[in-house]
Amino acid sequence: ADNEQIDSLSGKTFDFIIVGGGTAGSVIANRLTEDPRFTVLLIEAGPNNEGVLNIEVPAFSGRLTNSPYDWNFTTVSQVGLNGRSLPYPRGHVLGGSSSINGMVFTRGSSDDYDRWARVTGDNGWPWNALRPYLLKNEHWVPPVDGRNTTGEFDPRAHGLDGVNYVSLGSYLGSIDERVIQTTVDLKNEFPYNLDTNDGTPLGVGSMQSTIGFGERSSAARSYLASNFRQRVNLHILTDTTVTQILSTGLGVRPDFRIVELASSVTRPRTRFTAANEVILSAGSIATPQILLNSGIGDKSELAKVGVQSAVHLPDVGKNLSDQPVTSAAWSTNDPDPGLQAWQHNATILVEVLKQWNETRTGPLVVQFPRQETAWWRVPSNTPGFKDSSAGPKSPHIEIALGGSGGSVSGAVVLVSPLSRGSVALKTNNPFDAPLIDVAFLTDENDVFALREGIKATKRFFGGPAWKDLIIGETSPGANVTNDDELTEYIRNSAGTTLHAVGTAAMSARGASYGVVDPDMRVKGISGLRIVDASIMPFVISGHTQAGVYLIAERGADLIKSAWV
Ligand SMILES: Cc1cc2nc3c(=O)[nH]c(=O)nc-3n(C[C@H](O)[C@H](O)[C@H](O)COP(=O)(O)OP(=O)(O)OC[C@H]3O[C@@H](n4cnc5c(N)ncnc54)[C@H](O)[C@@H]3O)c2cc1C
Repeated sequence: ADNEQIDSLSGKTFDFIIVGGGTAGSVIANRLTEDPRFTVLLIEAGPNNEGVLNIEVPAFSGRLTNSPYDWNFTTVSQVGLNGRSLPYPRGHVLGGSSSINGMVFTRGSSDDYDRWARVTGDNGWPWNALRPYLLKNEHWVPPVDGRNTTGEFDPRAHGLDGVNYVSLGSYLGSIDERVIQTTVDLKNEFPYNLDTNDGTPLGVGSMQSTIGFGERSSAARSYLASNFRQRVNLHILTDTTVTQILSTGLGVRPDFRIVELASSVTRPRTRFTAANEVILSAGSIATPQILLNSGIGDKSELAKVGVQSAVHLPDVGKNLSDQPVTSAAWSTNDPDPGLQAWQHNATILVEVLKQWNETRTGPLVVQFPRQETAWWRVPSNTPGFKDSSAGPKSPHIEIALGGSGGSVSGAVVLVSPLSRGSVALKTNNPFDAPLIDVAFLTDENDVFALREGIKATKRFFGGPAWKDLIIGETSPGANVTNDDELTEYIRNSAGTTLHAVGTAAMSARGASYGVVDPDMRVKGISGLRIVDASIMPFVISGHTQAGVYLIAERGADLIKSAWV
């Protein structure tokens, strides 16, 4: 059940305790409690997600950042961004970041997972081995506009009866036909790709999203739907922060199965012990933070903030990998705001919200209208460029194509970055925000890739299909004429796609680096596993939630098979 209280649970024992009721934590809670023999306590720092309109309405997702459902983090000053700091939202609510994210659903390329398998020496991670989990996760449903979607996706790439709804966007975007025409006109560089989620994303294909029947499908709304919450062996504590994990002192290896928690900084701390395992699913920022607060990390760095070392594991919080985004945009002679009109007109908003409430149709059922994305590689013969991708099927760059209300644009994302940042403790108070350094564009190769991505975007919108629509380039703009100026534009404009991974990375069993083994157990420790985005050794070449769902579905199977 949800909405349980610390006091009423005290004295109880649980087979498993899951820290963080986010994207991965919701999956683990669901799958473990399928077995009635297991009792599970799921602990989430944020509130319950139920009844929050801004979470349910896909088009309102922008209202969730800088809200009570967001941790409201900020990065440290970024040297690669001319000293700017970036807001760094993370979901602070049941469902975690899947409750506040942009719902874009991309799996990356098969190369991405095959590389994980290679670096971890584990035959459970290749793309082909993960297919059962892809099918268990996804419940593909039609978009609500009722159109015939033949030719917009490949059914063989999708799960038809999994847990989480995924669909194509609804309603024709204002630039949709011109994008498709460009895949014909410029087919060598930008070919049409029937389904960019089948492991081979390169080219231009339709965007797919975690939206079903006009509503956001978050991990909390799918894996923790009310029929699952009612299970008697599942206990959910919301509004409760885990402060550290402690060793039981039993066994030969450090045995971390005691979870310390509190409902707020001023409330007393309580402890629960897991009979089998603690599963850390607090995400790429909080998972390393909790490990460090527990004394699991680099011994000398912990000493500097007054945390006593329990296990010297120097890579905790290192290897942070995120995907920076810049853009190119043009003004057009079509001022029609199309589906976005409600954003600027309160009367229209009232109408479209009424429509959404009554029928789950209309402009509010999408975050983006039916829209296409280009996945692009810097050509292999480009002098001075080092291939940073997982392999030849993998993009370096995503160009998210958009247009409405007088402009067309490409959001240019570096999906295969080389720069690496970190998460570190600022103080030894677990309620203080950690130091987040995404270290964007500290590797020159990343700047190179983004420059080439902007040039590719210019070639895309330079195609014949755009001639009668585009008036002129608004960014980078006419005064950006050479590579140095383009570099400055990128450093001054780049933001984050919020795809942090890697801060508790997997490595091969016995490797001298990394944080978890390929079965997601923390190295050198018993009783503690990590299942969330932080274990990705390399970021997938796409938006990260689909990869997290695969990790969580596989993680649940590994845990079950270890304890039956
Ligand atoms: C604003 C935003 C937009 C995004 N857009 C997209 C997108 O469109 N497509 C996409 O694929 N990806 C997107 N992402 C990224 C994607 O959502 C994440 O990669 C993914 O959801 C991470 O899953 P996770 O399980 O690792 O962590 P999370 O889902 O973040 O879950 C971690 C959970 O742990 C909880 N927690 C943290 N600390 C504690 C503690 N001390 N005690 C108890 N609980 C704690 C958190 O409150 C949270 O609920 C976006 C992310 C954000 C923030």
